[in-house]
Amino acid sequence: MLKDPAEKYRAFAPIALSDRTWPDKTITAAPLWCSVDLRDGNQALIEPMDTARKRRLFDLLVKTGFKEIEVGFPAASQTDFDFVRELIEQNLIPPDVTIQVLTQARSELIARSFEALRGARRAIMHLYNSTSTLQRRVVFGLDRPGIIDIAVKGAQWVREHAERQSDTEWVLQYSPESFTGTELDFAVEVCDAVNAVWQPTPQRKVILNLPATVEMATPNVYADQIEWFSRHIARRDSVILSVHPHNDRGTAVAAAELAVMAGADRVEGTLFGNGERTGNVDIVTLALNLYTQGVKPDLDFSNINEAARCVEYCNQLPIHPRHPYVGDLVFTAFSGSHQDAIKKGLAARQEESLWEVPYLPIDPRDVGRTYESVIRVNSQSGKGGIAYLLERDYDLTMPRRLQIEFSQVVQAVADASGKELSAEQIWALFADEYLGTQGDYVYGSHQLAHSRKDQNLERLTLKLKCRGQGTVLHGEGNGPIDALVDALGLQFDVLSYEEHSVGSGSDARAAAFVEITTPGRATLFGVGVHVNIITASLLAVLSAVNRAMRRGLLDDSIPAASAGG
Ligand SMILES: CC(=O)SCCNC(=O)CCNC(=O)[C@H](O)C(C)(C)COP(=O)(O)OP(=O)(O)OC[C@H]1O[C@@H](n2cnc3c(N)ncnc32)[C@H](O)[C@@H]1OP(=O)(O)O
Ligand SMILES: CC(C)C(=O)C(=O)O
Ligand SMILES: [Mg+2]
Repeated sequence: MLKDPAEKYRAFAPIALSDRTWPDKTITAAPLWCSVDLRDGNQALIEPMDTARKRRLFDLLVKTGFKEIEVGFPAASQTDFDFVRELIEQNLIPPDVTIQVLTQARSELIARSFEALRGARRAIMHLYNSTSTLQRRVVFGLDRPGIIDIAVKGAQWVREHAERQSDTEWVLQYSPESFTGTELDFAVEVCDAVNAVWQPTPQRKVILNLPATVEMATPNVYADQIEWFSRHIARRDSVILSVHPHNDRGTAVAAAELAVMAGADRVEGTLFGNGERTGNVDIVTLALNLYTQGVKPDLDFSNINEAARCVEYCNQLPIHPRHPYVGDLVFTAFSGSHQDAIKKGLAARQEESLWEVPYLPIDPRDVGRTYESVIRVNSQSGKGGIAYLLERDYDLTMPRRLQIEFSQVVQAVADASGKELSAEQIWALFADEYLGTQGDYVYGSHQLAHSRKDQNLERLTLKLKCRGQGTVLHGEGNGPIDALVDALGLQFDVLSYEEHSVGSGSDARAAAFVEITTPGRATLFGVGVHVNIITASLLAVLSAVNRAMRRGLLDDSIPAASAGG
């Protein structure tokens, strides 16, 4: 019988480091970044990059500000070899950028890797061999001394080639691959053995790179491993301690951050986290996480969309719409309370103040995104988002109670369709509900004059269509709205009136909002938009009356044309 899956796996062991210091550390500066997109990312692709794609990604990495870029595994493929040659021969590597290549600890592969780098001004030769208990047993069939022997022989070959190719400034890097599955004392022993060959000094440091080749434990365990290693490695002042997290448990970003707190000086990763299996650590997220804490990341993602499209093209893999900082949906709020809070947060913000907008940990403009997609409306949305869109795209600021009323109209449509509604569709719903020319009362024209009885009263003459019949109504009141209520002779009161201008210059119009209450104490709004403010207010009253009629809230006995005068 098959074992219960839960019995198939072994728990990870905690690290004995009771005096760990990393939990009290904060990150105050960016680590050194090394992009491994063109090697680790590339080796994980369904279709590895051709030279044109590699070149495009290399240019992006340089533009973004990477100073160390692993450009390939030249001993493994002709494409990688040729690409390295192209970079060197065509002088495409900026003076402040160092390229890096990876090689196994095998003499012919090391020789070929040095050949690929011939003529480079400065380069990082990255040597690796696996050191974990599991790989020692099942892949290499070797004990600890056997593995140290592979590493030391590799280090010697690298040293000899480097000495022979002395016109290049060499930086040497060693990775005990599968470090997270390696006993810590053994990882230190192997790295010390490599360093004994390379003889680093504080002026000529080596890079010791400790990969979470497979992420096997919680990030705090990785941090403990890094701190333990950092305390026990000899010649620490001659070592750049580098980490290389993979994301098997989905916590590579956290692991990298804690590792930096634990003493890592350098992080290897990829843009948006492409890489073997679940990926390498995402350097974009790491960098922008720093940014949102007020730490300069030393990488430029001010046009994150451009970076994303380039990476998608080169990797031929899509970026998830919810990927941190870059996904198509990450500056978008669908739910009502979020939309409401964002709207208020944006309104309360002053340009020079700290970024404090609810639900938006970063200002979208900092990564070249805009507010435009911040608010979207579907059946989970509330009045805030709807009001925001009409204000943003149609310059219409609704009174708060109208927002509540209209959101029910939108909600009903969104619920029925189950789809997102665009600002245009919301405006069409608004126009249909409030500005429509359908209804019992359709405005034609009006005239206002002082009442003959009382100079303080206004006398309104209104031409309109009542249920398709042209008619003229007369009424008097202390303003046009009052006079219209009088002229209509219906059982309602005006509760509130607001107006504001829409647009500016010759296109300016007035928007009038009238809230009425009917005999059954129902309240509802009417809206009028017109170049003339008085016409707008009359339209608003008629809009409210028509809506009340449609709902059966007003007695529909239409008054006869008044002959008053
Ligand atoms: C965690 C990582 O990302 S490590 C990087 C992995 N990336 C890649 O492998 C991509 C490119 N690699 C390749 O194309 C090929 O592996 C090559 C061309 C480099 C080598 O291919 P091959 O010579 O066929 O060997 P293969 O990769 O199968 O390696 C297996 C042999 O190398 C040995 N080996 C594996 N890694 C190493 C290493 N780092 N150092 C020394 N020997 C190694 C194995 O023990 C095995 O030896 P055996 O044949 O005696 O059993
Ligand atoms: C070669 C090493 C650094 C690697 O990619 C890994 O272990 O994940
Ligand atoms: Mg890797």
